[in-house]
Amino acid sequence: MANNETKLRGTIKKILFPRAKTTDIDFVIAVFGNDDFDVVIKGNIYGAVEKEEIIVEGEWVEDKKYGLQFKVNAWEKPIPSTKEQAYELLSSSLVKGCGPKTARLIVDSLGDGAIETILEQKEACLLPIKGISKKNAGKIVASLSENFNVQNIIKHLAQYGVTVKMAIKLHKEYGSNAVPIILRNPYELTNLSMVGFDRADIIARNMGIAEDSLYRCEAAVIHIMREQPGHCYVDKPDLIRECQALLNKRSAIEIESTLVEKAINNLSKNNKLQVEEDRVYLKQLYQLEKTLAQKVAELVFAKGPVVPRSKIARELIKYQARNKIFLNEKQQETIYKTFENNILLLTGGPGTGKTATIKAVVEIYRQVFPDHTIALCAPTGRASQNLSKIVEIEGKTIHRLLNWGARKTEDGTETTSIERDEANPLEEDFVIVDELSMADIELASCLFRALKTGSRILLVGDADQLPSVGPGAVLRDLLKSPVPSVRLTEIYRQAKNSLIVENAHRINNGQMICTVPGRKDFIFLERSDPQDVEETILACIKRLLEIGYKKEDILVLSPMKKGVSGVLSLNEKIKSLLNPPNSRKKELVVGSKSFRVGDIIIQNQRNDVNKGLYNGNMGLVKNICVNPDDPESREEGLLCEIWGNEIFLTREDITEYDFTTGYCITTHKSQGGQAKVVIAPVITNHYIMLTRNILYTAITRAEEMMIMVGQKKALAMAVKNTTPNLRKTFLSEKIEKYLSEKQKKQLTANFFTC
Ligand SMILES: Nc1ncnc2c1ncn2[C@@H]1O[C@H](COP(=O)(O)OP(=O)(O)OP(=O)(O)O)[C@@H](O)[C@H]1O
Repeated sequence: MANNETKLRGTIKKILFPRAKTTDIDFVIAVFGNDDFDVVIKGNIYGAVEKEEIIVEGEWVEDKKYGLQFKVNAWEKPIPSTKEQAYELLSSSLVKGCGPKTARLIVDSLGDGAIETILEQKEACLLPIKGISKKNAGKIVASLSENFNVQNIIKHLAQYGVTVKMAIKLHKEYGSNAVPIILRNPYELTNLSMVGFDRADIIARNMGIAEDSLYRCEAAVIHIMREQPGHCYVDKPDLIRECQALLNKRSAIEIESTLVEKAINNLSKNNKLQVEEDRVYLKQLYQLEKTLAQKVAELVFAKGPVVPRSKIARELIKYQARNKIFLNEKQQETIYKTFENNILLLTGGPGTGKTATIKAVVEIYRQVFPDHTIALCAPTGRASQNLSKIVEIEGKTIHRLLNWGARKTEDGTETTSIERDEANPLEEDFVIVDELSMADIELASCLFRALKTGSRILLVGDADQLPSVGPGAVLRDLLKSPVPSVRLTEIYRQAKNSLIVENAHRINNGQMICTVPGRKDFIFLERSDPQDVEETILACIKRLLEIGYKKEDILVLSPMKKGVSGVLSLNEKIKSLLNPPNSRKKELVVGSKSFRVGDIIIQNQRNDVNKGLYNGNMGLVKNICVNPDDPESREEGLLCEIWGNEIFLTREDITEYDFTTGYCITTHKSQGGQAKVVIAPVITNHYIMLTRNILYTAITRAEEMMIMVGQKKALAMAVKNTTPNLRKTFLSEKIEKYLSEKQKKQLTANFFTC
């Protein structure tokens, strides 16, 4: 404690700021005191609630407006020692799973030192108490130890800039070791998904970490690797250059390239990076690319049971007669190739008959192998459901097929677990994957790992769609590789009648769109002023609602998040139009986000099979209330309908899964989704994102009507721009390498058997 620092012991009598008495706000002003004195204190008193006794350390300051106040630099919450103090804490909103009744049961059973006993003995001392379930005992222990641990972290690290939210995450990640770990290497903070390199760098500087520290350099390398937009690797010279630029931006000294090289070597020794020739990978991405390449090469190399072509031909004729359809040459080739190979790719633009071909493949496969089982899956729920309507097999997300999700371990920490893998493969003999363009390297790799030996896989997708949001360009790489493939090109009559399909193909061929006066399926509303674009989009929505469309039928897509006609701006404006506030409508504020009953929402992070939550899910807020399944809880959250299921989202869920309002979403996020009407701004302000495949993806989301609003010049720029999305991946080369190794091995084996 510094010389002028004072310690005061007292009770928080009233929190003046913030008014909402949340416990995770970093700055609080409160009336504090005891029977002898009252004083206004201000500073960080994480976790303290009104009526609670704490000890504050700090100094007296003279506020120009409010006079003498006490500035809190550190504080301590004495562990409650009497029965009544323990009851106060246990029945407060800080402790989850424990209402006043349970609190009374606990203090009556454990006595004066109840809190200390729980912190020491954990669930063991609670379980014998009648009326406390195992689940609630876990919650009580977790929230008490979080509370005291987080306070300890704040006490030691807040002075350097560690916030309450960071402390909560640090506690989850490192438990009671958090303080020594961060004091040694503050860049460990970047392992928490909420702390970026820049923030950690400021905290490190406050702690006096040297600018040329290897920890700093390693953190910068990892930061650059993680920030790569969709690439699987970075070229080493580029990485060194980018890293020096990042470090030098905030250094008084020049960071040498040799130090960056040393950091790269260290990280690769510690299994964080993999360097292959001049390609630098994050270790995990390297493993994923390698596994996928090996599995694909195995499938290309292996041949399943040979089915005579004549048998397939007979089944094909029967199928066509039964379904009164004549499959074109490429569609027929797909059927034959499915039976000749263990892996096959089927690609083609909208309306070229991919789904019709899958239907034929499934029916013929069932005739040829009546005992075999088939799995139908896609990267998103929407895509898998669309397919199941036609093929009459239950479509699943790849995540659900693999039973992939977040699981809670015994101590309450979350881990990702994937039930299906080499050790516990899928049972199905034939796996069909639709919308493969959306699968990133991780999803594809995990799916291939889970295929049982001898199974077949048919991969279907439109190679002209945007690549996956996550790293990799799996579909495009597989098309470049030795994997057999068929490309469908014929557009069917029904499709030709649709200006949406026609314009999608025109854009793919580098031509401008065409519109026909009086036709409502494709409309281009020319507006030169970007502000007018937003106004026109809002006017279109109003009109669509007047003519009978529901708000769920309309999807507004923007290529950019920020700026005029970006997702953030449009979301706010459309929300005000479609779901304006009123005194009877409840609202929930979570950080900078706010939700109203009736809002359309979208999930932007993580998949969780247990909760039935998948990245990109959209839903509707039905109510703002406490969790109907947890009557003891007092915290309000969102009761939502997501994909026909009622799901309760706590404040924590909203942050963890990054739920936002979804009146307007990025075109990238819209992949695999469809809506009756799609509206998209096309303006030169979005020039970085004006690309052919962003435009193509937006158009192919529309089922009945596509409305573009903006400038012809911007449209022309997008149609011409074919360069983006060149992703640094080495998948196809690796497949070739593993395949040729297998072929050489076989040749050698054959040679010796001869
Ligand atoms: N060989 C064929 N003869 C006649 N009609 C066909 C044939 N193949 C497909 N179709 C029809 O063409 C339309 C578009 O086909 P389908 O839905 O299979 O295309 P798709 O490539 O899956 O399109 P999208 O990617 O847009 O979903 C459907 O109505 C389908 O029944």
